Amino acid sequence: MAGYIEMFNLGKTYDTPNGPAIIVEEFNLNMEQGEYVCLLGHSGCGKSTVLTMVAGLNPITTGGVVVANKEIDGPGPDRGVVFQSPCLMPWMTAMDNVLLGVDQVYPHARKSDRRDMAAYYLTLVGLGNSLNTRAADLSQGMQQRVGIARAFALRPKMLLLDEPFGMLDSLTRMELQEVLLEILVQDQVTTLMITHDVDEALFMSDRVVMMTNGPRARVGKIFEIPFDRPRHRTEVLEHPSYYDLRGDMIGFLEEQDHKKLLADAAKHEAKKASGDPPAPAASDQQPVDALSPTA
Ligand SMILES: Nc1ncnc2c1ncn2[C@@H]1O[C@H](COP(=O)(O)OP(=O)(O)OP(=O)(O)O)[C@@H](O)[C@H]1O
Repeated sequence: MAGYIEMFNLGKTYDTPNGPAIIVEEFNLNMEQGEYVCLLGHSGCGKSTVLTMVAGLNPITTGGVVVANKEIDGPGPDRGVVFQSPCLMPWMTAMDNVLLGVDQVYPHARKSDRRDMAAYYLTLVGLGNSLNTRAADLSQGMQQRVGIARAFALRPKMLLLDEPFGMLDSLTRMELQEVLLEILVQDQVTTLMITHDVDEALFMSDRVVMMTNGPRARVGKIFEIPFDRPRHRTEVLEHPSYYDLRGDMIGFLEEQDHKKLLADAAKHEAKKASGDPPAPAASDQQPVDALSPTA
């Protein structure tokens, strides 16, 4: 079935000094309009590669991405992106940082309307009193709020979030998760978010897409998240399915770990047999933050 967002047979091969490396292969995922999907998988499996291809920032090797019936061929204002670090102009105010994008995307709108739009989203993220504060004088959490306001102010069809709360302390992280969900109640933007945090994925998503380990990573398993919206943290934590889902997700990741260790060991043996110096057998992947108490 066609989706509002379609990623079909998406693949990425990077050229490396050791030859082409197929990182993502046949990644297929459809998303409904307004849906919130989290992408979870071990570090280095290819999550950012998928997200940056959908953003149009990373050339696609095979397959394609359709956003609202239009195949993408580069970045565009229909997709707003928020990275771990918001990359603001430090000497500019919160307002001017948001206006940078708004002015570009809506050059024909009245100046006062553009300012109203920027102020509206900055207020929604809780920065109504800091519109004229320079980015350099804002805390890390406040800067990330500006990044979120900047993405929403472009009124994108899709929001792409690459670990947007990854650099924040857990209290700020929880606050911003809730801010984001509140804005999404008003602006139902279809959202794809990368996270390493199983609890964050459970709290935020309609579905959680688990990626297999690379190389040739693809969709491994999809979990439907049954919690009602609007979501309240305690209700989510007390939901009878919460710990079963959490356990199944961690189980999937552990299974991927196990497969990786077996593949590493086989590679190690093959190298030894061929007389080449053995490659390090240990997995270089960092664990997913399964036990983080953020939800
Ligand atoms: N430009 C590039 N050239 C070559 N290899 C790359 C390039 N970008 C990423 N890779 C490799 O592709 C693999 C996937 O990287 P990617 O950043 O997509 O993974 P990830 O799942 O988002 O990782 P993390 O969770 O640590 O952010 C990694 O092995 C990485 O080293």
